[in-house]
Amino acid sequence: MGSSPHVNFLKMVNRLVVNNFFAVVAVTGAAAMLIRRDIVGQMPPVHALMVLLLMMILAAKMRRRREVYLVEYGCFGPKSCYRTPFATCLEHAHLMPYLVDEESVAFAMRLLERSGLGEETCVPDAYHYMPPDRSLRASREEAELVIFSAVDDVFAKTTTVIKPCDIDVLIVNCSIFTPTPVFADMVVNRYKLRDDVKSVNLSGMGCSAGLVSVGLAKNILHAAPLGTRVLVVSTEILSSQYYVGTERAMLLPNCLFRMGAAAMILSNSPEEDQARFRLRCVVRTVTAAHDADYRCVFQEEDDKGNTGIRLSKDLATTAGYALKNNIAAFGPLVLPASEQLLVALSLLKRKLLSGRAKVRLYRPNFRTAFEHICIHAGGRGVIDEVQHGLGLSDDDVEASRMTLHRFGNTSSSSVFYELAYMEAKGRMSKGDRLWMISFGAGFDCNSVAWECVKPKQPGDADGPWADSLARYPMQLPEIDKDM
Ligand SMILES: CC(C)(COP(=O)(O)OP(=O)(O)OC[C@H]1O[C@@H](n2cnc3c(N)ncnc32)[C@H](O)[C@@H]1OP(=O)(O)O)[C@@H](O)C(=O)NCCC(=O)NCCSC(=O)CC(=O)O
Repeated sequence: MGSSPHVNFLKMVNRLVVNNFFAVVAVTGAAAMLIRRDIVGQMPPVHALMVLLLMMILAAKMRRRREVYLVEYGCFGPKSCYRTPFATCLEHAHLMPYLVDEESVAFAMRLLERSGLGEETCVPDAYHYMPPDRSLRASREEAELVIFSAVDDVFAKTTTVIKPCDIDVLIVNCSIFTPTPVFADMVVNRYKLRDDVKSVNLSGMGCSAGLVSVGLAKNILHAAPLGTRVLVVSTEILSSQYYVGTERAMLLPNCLFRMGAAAMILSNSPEEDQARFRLRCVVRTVTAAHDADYRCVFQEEDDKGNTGIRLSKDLATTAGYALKNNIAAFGPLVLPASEQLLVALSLLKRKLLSGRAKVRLYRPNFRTAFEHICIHAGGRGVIDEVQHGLGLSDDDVEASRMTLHRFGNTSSSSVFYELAYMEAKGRMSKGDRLWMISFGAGFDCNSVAWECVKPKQPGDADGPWADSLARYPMQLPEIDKDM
């Protein structure tokens, strides 16, 4: 039933007053003072002006959004028993009752060798069975392993200031597998979170869901009372997703995706100076309105009825375009004025010379805005595209390539493995600015800007990189593009 225009108007006024309570009080107070000439009349004009000014400052202060902090984060560090070296992949492919076709095996192996993944990436237990165990039980076991490890890790680091009972909001994202009850309930149950915890479970949002969750946490924390804590868990559960057909575009995920999870605690308080990063801004771009982008990462059945994820050959290019749109909104929030001026001048030049000469738009130098960049380790092609598009050096993309090599595409958690790499290498200093870029099914591109407020202390554990840091960065094999 629709409400009358009268009721709608009253609701709107009510919302305006509630959302701007202090501004309303200040303006009403100031107006009352001006109307009650007897009060104002007794007050020297300079005092009246000062009262008005103070009330307006108070109103502005109350309206100011709260800062949001990444208090701490942790990642699942896989044990070596989960490793899947290329030789094992090949042997398993031959032993599979499904992939009988030699051409598909050869194709999958060729992709694997060219994907940017190394010999130490890890897959869940389920993949070590012949045939793979794609049961619900196997998926739950994988979820418990990776999620609880990441959450244990983050609580182990924050235990003096934040315990599970201090969590007010829980956001869990996992794209491809969502059981009942959802993973958010699994986390509430395991850590005995309070019964008034606000829990949310995001699914189907692909590899960008980790940063989508950060954006959601930010919006909640802007509005929530001071000292609110949000636990975010980002993962992808692979066990049930092993594709057993022969379609090339659907075989690719088997080659790229590997197990992983990250957990973070965000707060709108610096938590007794324990917080590690301050969130500067989040920009999300959704290009799902374009049919090709919408179908770029698509879960469906092949013509034999095998379910899998079809990855478009154009994915890297799609990611490039989505990033271009994303930085049109993100750039003005983070770039220094000098870079923005150069962009504006090149736009103006293009407009003035339109039809007479081809003017290339100025590509802003994002290194003037960030010391560190984490690009979703989606595959070698994705990192190549972003590196080329943004004009980044090999050093700028080192963390992304090394993460892809060591851990594979861990989906929405990959950017946190990259951050862990930078920190383990001791490259993050106080005041450093960090840009996280993710892409995902939808199609979706997310940018998140952070500022380091408290670097990792010397002697802190190296997280998921503890057992392999010394071997990185490593020289990656040259890929023959003409093959
Ligand atoms: C897979 C690659 C490493 C291969 O690189 P190469 O340098 O070998 O070059 P290439 O592109 O010519 O590919 C080699 C062979 O694989 C085939 N090939 C490549 N991509 C294919 C695809 N999507 N479907 C079908 N075939 C494909 C090519 O036709 C070619 O076949 P032939 O040899 O017969 O000519 C790279 O293309 C890459 O990284 N692509 C992006 C991977 C990706 O989509 N990542 C995002 C995952 S989704 C994600 O992260 C987000 C989310 O899930 O939400």
